[in-house]
Formats: sequence, structure tokens, C-alpha cells
Amino acid sequence: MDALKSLLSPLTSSNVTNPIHDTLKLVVIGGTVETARRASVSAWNGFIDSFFLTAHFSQEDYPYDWLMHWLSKQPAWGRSREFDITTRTVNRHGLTQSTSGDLEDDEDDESEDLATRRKRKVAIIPSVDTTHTIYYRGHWLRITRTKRYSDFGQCAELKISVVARNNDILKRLVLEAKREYEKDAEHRVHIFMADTLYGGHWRWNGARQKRPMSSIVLEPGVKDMILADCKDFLRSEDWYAERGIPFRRGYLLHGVPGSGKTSLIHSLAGELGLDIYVISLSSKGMSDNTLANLMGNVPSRCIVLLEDLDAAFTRGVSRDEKSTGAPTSGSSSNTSSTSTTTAKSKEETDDGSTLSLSGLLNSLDGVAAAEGRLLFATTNHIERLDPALSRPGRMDVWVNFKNATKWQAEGIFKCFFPVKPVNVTPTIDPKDPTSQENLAVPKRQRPSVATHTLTEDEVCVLAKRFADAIPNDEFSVASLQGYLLKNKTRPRECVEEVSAWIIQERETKAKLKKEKEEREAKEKKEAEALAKKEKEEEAKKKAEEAAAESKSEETTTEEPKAEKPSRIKVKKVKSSASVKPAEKVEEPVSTDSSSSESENTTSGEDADAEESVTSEEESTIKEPVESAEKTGSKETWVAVKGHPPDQSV
Ligand SMILES: Nc1ncnc2c1ncn2[C@@H]1O[C@H](COP(=O)(O)OP(=O)(O)OP(=O)(O)O)[C@@H](O)[C@H]1O
Repeated sequence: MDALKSLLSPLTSSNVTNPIHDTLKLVVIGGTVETARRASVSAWNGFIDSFFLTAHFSQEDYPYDWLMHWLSKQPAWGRSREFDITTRTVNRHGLTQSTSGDLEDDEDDESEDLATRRKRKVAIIPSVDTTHTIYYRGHWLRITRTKRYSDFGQCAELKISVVARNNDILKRLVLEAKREYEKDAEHRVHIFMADTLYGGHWRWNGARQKRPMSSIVLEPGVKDMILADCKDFLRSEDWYAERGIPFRRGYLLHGVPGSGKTSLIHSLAGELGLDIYVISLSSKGMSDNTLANLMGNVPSRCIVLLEDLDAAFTRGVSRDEKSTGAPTSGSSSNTSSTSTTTAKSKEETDDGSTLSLSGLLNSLDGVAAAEGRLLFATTNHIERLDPALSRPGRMDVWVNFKNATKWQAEGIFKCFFPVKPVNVTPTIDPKDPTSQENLAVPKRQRPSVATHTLTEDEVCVLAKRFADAIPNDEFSVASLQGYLLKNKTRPRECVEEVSAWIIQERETKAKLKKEKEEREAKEKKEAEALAKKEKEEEAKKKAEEAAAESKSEETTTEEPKAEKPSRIKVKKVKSSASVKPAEKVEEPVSTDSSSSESENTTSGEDADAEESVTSEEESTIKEPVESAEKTGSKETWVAVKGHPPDQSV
């Protein structure tokens, strides 16, 4: 106490006028005030916290999305005084729809260019680490958005605090947010992509508009069959449980590219209200563990899509022949493919992908595999799949997708040119193709589909003519769609010009086929040459190794048996030379600069002959072993031949 008094005395004594003392006085007073302030703030926070209920929502889980979506619709959220402005609206937290904070450009768009640009919406999101207060059902909610760094990278978190006796208000808030989110998501399908980093997790990839089932044109009954099967499965959980059958169902969609496999899955997801979880088995870093992790972490009701199932096994052949699902096909057993595989194998194993067939099978129906999911797998090469993979229980329903039939051609034409004209702008003369082509109309006035007026009869007649012109099973639906897209505003011309298009397509196909064949032939030739070269190099290497080995044996046998006749050693050299290429024996001779001139020009066989001669000579020369050791292995070899360094010089 006395010490404190003595410290403060210079400050309190009235007769001190020294400026240093004044400064000290201020510092002490300021420090005391600040300490008091901090203490009171902390006491207040403690007091408040004892009344507040706080909930945390992590971006990694769905409630975060529901709440961000709900918040995006609150006026107070949009009026935040500290905010980020972003155009990156494709975002898991639902800012793809208009939010209360969005900036809208109200100007009428005059040009097509502007109409396109206008779609880029500017959104306002309250910035991180600031607290916002929102009034909700008689309570003030304190909301803070923070960012933290998790194992999977950056991760946002939402903290909501409310003064309340129990957590009913927070429960109501979460449920309301969930309902609103689901209502808005009704028209979209959420896509999640497998991320193989950090042991495998799901990354939200966007929400796509639902695709109506009517836009998928398949042979009659196929769509209905699949849809009915999926629906039946989803409501049969108890049935499966009663019989002890794992509640899973697999669909294998196989066939030509561009025939509608992916589109059908997208459309089914929309119809069934399920999200899609996409796994690419050939992606970098995919392993048994990663796949098991991913499969174990899908929600109970969803579609899991394994795209291009065969691709994983095409790689797998070179990765681990024992454990992959690739049956040994004719093509893979020929020389060229083997050598190509060998050449690629290093590159493929380097990416850390170690997926095996057993790993894949386990993740599909092992004990840890998720239940309640619909598994869809697509492939263009069903013949490459292992039968174990496609057996019932793993793939219960198989659907073959072929090139377009006449029936499909007619159907897709009708999809493009529906009977009723939609929102036809009166200023456009539908019969004038040039005015139809000009679709640079502002979005609000622009019809959602092509501007044409065709009666039902006209559409039927045109569709029939179009289908008649299309050969069965030659063109994919995707290529027909491409042609129709080019002519989306010219239905009549589209039909008239279809024969010319077919000829052109055939020519292009033939040209591409020829180019492909040439390329393949060239690649095969190169691969064969490479394989031959590799073989030769390998043989050469082996010969070199054997020669080196025999030489070292010779050296080691020489040391303890320095006194023995050297004929034995020579015999050894001779025997090794008889199985290896002659030049290998010659090599040490020719590189030995201290050897005689005749040695430099001697062939391998000559060398052998010479060796026997020199060794006989050598038997009469008692060479000190030490001198040979001093000059290294080559010189030792020479010494054996009777040319000790001191003699040759
Ligand atoms: N049967 C179909 N009905 C309607 N549209 C189709 C059909 N088949 C293909 N398409 C159209 O062709 C395009 C490609 O289709 P999709 O991606 O579904 O084919 P895919 O069979 O999955 O091809 P790939 O095997 O190459 O992945 C899509 O834009 C789709 O609209």
C-alpha cells in the first residue's frame, strides 16, 4: 500500500508541474480506466451469455444451407451495414435465387448482348465476423458468420444466439428454414461431386433445373419402367427390412455415347426429388478407402452416379492386374496394347489411384455400404466389365441405350417443335424465317422456345417426314439434337435439308474413321518399335550385368587363389561369354588404355581365344596380387590376362 502511495504521490501532489509527471499520471489513469472497461465488458458478456442460447451451424452440414437460404430472404440481412458484394452466386447457400440484398438492373435491355449480361446478378452478403441482429417471432437473434480452416480447407460457420428460456425458438427457426429451403429446391436438382482429397468427401457442385421426363425420348415403356422401379424401391424399406435384404438398388445404363443415359438420371432425380452424388472412379487419388468413405457418407435417399464405370478398369489393367475388374480382352493382350500399358503404367500409378475391384465391390454392397440409395452406373463398354460387378444385387436393372430409332427421331422432333406456339411476339412474322432467326428480344418479351406457328397436323406430318429420312440405329439422339438445335427456328427447312445433313454426316464419319484407323496403325507401329527397343535394351542390360558379375566373381576368386593356376579363372570368363553377347566380353578389353594394340581391335571371340593363350602365358608369370588391386577392377582383369600395368608401359 505504501509502495503504491509512494508511486502515486508525485502524481497526486499538487505542487508537481513537471511534464514527465503529468504524462505518467495520464498513463496510469488511462490504464486504470481501460482495465475497468475490459473487466466490465467481460462481466457483461458473461452475464448476457448466461441468458443466451447459442447454436452453431457448420457449412459442412445441411442446416447451414437452410439457414443461409432463410437469411438471404430476411430484409434485415440485406440491409447489413457491413457486407461483401459478389457475383459468384452459384453457391451452396442458395443465393442463386433473388435475395433481399440483390442489386437489380432495371434498365430495359435493348440488345441481345445486354440480355445475356444482365443474368449476372450482384448479390450482397453480410461480411464475416460481424454480428447482425434480426427480429424473429418476438425474439432478437444475434447472428454471426465466421470462417474457419478445417481439414477440408476453408469452412464457414454460422452462430445464432437468442435470449430465451429454452431452445424451442431455435428449433422452430431451423424447421422453418428447412421447409423454405426444400420448397425452393423443388425445381432444382443438387449435384455433389466426389472429392478424393483428404480421404474423400463430397463437394457441392451446383443446383440444376429439373429436366422434365417428357424431354427424354426413349423407346416406349423404358422410362416408365425405370421410374416405376425407382418409386417402388423407395417405398419398400420395410419390405426389404422384413426379409433381411440390403436396402439398395443398382441400375446399369450401358450403350452408345449420346443416347441419353446421363440425361435420364438427371431427369429421374428431379422426378423423385433426390440429389445426385457423382463419383468418377478414374479420378486422381481414388483408392479403396476413399471410395468406401465416399459411399459411406451419402445420405440415405439419393442417387449415386458412377460415371463411365469401364474407365476405372481400363486404367486398372496396368495398375494391378490381380485386383481389377477388367477381363483380359483380345485387344489388351496384343503386343501393342501391352507395351502401351507398360509405358503408361508408371504415369498411372504415380497419381495415387489404387482402386481395386474388390474395393469397388465392397463399397457397393459391403457391410459398410450406405443403404437407401439408388446406384446408377453408366458405361459405353459393357463388355469390359467384370461379371462380378454387374451381377444382380449390385446392378439389378440393366438398360441398353442404342442409337436413335425412327420412333425416337419423331419424338425428338416433336420435343423441339411443340404444337402450341409459346408466347409468340406479335412483332415477329413467324412465316418469315429471317425474322424468326432474330431472337435478340429482351428476356421479358422473348418467348421461351422457338417462335413458329405449326398446327398439330403440320408438326405430325413434318415429324413423320423427318423420322422417315433418319436411318434406324445410325445416329445418336445427341447428334439429331445437334441438328435440330441448328434449325430450331426453321422446322420446315429442317426437314427438307435433313437428307443433305445425313450425307454430310456420313462423309464426316468416314473421314474420322479413316483418320482414326491411320492414327491407330501409327500408334501400333510406334508401340511395337518401342517394345522391340525396350526388349533389346533389357537384353543388353542383362548381358552387361552378367558380364560385370562374372568379372567381379573372377576378381573375388582371384584374391584368395592368387597362387592357383589362372586357367581355372579363364575358364570362367569363357563360360560366361558363351551365353552373353560377344561384345560384352570385348568391352573391358577395348576400354583398357593400358592394353596392347592387338587388344584394342580384338573381337569378343578373339578375346576368348587370346585369353586362353595369355592365361597359359600367365601361368608362367607369377603376378603380385597387390599390384592388380591397386589399379582397380579393369586393371585387375588385365593383370589376369598377363598384362600387368608395369609390363605394358
Ligand atoms: N434419348 C434422349 N432423349 C432426349 N435427349 C437426349 C437423348 N439422348 C441424348 N439426348 C441429348 O443428347 C445430349 C447428350 O446426352 P447424354 O449426356 O444423356 O448422353 P449419354 O448417353 O450419357 O452420353 P455419354 O455416354 O457420352 O455420357 C443431351 O444434351 C441430351 O439432351
